[in-house]
Amino acid sequence: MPGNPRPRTLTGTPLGDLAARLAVAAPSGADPLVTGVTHASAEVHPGDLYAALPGARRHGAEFAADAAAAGAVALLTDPAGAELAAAAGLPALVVPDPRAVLGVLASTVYGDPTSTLTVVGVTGTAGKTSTAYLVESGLRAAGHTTGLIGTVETRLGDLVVDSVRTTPEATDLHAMLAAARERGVTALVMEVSSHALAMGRVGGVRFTVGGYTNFGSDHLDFHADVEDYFAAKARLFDGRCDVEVLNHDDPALRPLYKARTVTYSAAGDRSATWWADGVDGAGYAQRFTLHGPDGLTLPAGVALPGRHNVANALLAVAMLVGAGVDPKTAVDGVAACGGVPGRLELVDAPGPVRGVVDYAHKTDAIVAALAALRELSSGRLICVIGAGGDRDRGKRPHMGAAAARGADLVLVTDDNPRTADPAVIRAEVLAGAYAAGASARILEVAGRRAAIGEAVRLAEPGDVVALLGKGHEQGQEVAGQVHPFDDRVELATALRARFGDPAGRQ
Ligand SMILES: CC(=O)N[C@H]1[C@@H](OP(=O)(O)OP(=O)(O)OC[C@H]2O[C@@H](n3ccc(=O)[nH]c3=O)[C@H](O)[C@@H]2O)O[C@H](CO)[C@@H](O)[C@@H]1O[C@H](C)C(=O)N[C@@H](C)C(=O)N[C@H](CCC(=O)O)C(=O)O
Ligand SMILES: Nc1ncnc2c1ncn2[C@@H]1O[C@H](COP(=O)(O)OP(=O)(O)OP(=O)(O)O)[C@@H](O)[C@H]1O
Ligand SMILES: N[C@H](CCC[C@H](N)C(=O)O)C(=O)O
Ligand SMILES: [Mg+2]
Repeated sequence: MPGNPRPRTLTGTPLGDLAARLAVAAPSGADPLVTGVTHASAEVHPGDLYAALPGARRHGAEFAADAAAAGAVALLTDPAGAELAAAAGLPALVVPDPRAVLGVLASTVYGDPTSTLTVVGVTGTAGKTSTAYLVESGLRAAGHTTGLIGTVETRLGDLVVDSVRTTPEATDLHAMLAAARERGVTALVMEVSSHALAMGRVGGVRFTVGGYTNFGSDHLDFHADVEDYFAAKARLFDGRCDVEVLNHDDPALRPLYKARTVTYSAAGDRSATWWADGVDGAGYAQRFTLHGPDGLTLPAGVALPGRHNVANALLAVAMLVGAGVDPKTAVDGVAACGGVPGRLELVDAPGPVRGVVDYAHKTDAIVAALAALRELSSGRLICVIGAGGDRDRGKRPHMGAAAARGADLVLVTDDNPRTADPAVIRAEVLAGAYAAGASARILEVAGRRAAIGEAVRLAEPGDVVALLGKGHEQGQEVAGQVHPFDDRVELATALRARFGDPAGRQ
């Protein structure tokens, strides 16, 4: 059964109108009413237009007959696809680059949901998920009924679904936005990944505000080079956002500045629109003074550790104000955010050793997470880390080096090996860890559960044990199979077994 959320009410758009909207020739003959759109043949609902997209592995047109059998009434495809799909006998809109128009088409079919929704979009190499939760908290404080679409979960008012990816394909995204609107959502915050921008997944979305956390290196398995990665992210700032908010502390973002760009600086640069100083307190109770336009000064705070979360909080406030929230409400709403799943999350194991789970799986994130965790430790900082298989391989040694520089004891283990050889991945992470020349002790432990057990066995009162890389993930993909695995549960269980549980739970 197709699982992606859709609006309950589907009015439908005649195919001829869609052709006119895309300024392409309407197919002669039948003019079916299109009531939904999908790019996946297995997800076709009767009345759908099936977008038969050219892919890295297959051409969607190979599945046009399946789509027709499931009730599709029309196609969108490219010239190669039109030939391949001819036998399916469906009227087709043919364009050179279907992904480039798919968002506008889906938006039209689903009633242009972003014309009446406040939509806040966050991009950047690290901090999208964290910032999205802070923004959502501020939108709630302002009285909005909220939605959130991102890496961890998808919430459309009272409808909660698992997130398959950080940013859904345009077809699914516009259906979700329409479903959110139908359920009374007035403001929605979403993460916008570089894959999404490169592949047109946010086409047709009007953003009230777009924000950019920072630019680092990632996903070079997908993007041709760093320039290509930057160009993908830059697309969010090509005019599709009413307000643009950029991190002034990251010089890489300067080429995107325009006359009306809003900027923020956690480093306290007074030339930014929003800046912070007087950062005080540590751990899960950071306070700072927020400075804004026209001499505005407000006491502010964020209940998350690390200087990077002060930056995320500033971005959240700046975006909220851009979305029409008054600054005091925005500040209070951001401060009220109680935590982000799998991001510097304390595990449920009271005792002399703090256990923390974090999603850092790129170099800059590891540096930021370990700096934050250092402040939580009155003893040593013990870090368990691996790297994903079938993903950007170049980042592995850098991840190892960052762990060796930031922690006292590093256990290099497995993340999601996927179809790659775990021993090879560990060797690449270890090579970077050793090459860093840091004083940290470095161990290799095959198997994540074994590594967590070993980290806890080696811990002493006052230490922090941090598991990096998997955060909120509920499974571990080994040899192409996903096994249930939750770092938070594993670490809490190991800590309780070693140190007991004052609350009496076992
Ligand atoms: C690299 C990438 O993003 N690839 C996306 C791309 O896949 P592809 O080009 O390989 O597609 P393909 O398998 O050749 O198939 C071609 C077309 O035929 C269709 N098809 C195929 C088979 C079939 O039986 N029926 C059918 O309809 C497919 O839906 C597709 O439209 O188009 C597919 C749908 O059109 C996406 O599902 C797929 O995402 C894959 C699964 C993926 O893993 N993406 C990840 C890397 C991703 O997007 N990550 C980002 C960033 C996360 C982060 O920041 O860390 C995210 O936003 O989640
Ligand atoms: N502003 C930031 N700068 C650097 N590191 C950060 C920042 N915010 C969060 N991090 C670190 O990066 C990790 C991932 O953070 P988060 O999930 O918020 O980012 P993301 O951009 O959504 O990541 P992903 O693309 O992996 O989903 C966190 O667990 C934390 O260690
Ligand atoms: N969305 C990211 C998540 C990576 C998380 C990490 N645990 C890994 O498996 O590398 C990706 O698919 O690249
Ligand atoms: Mg994310």
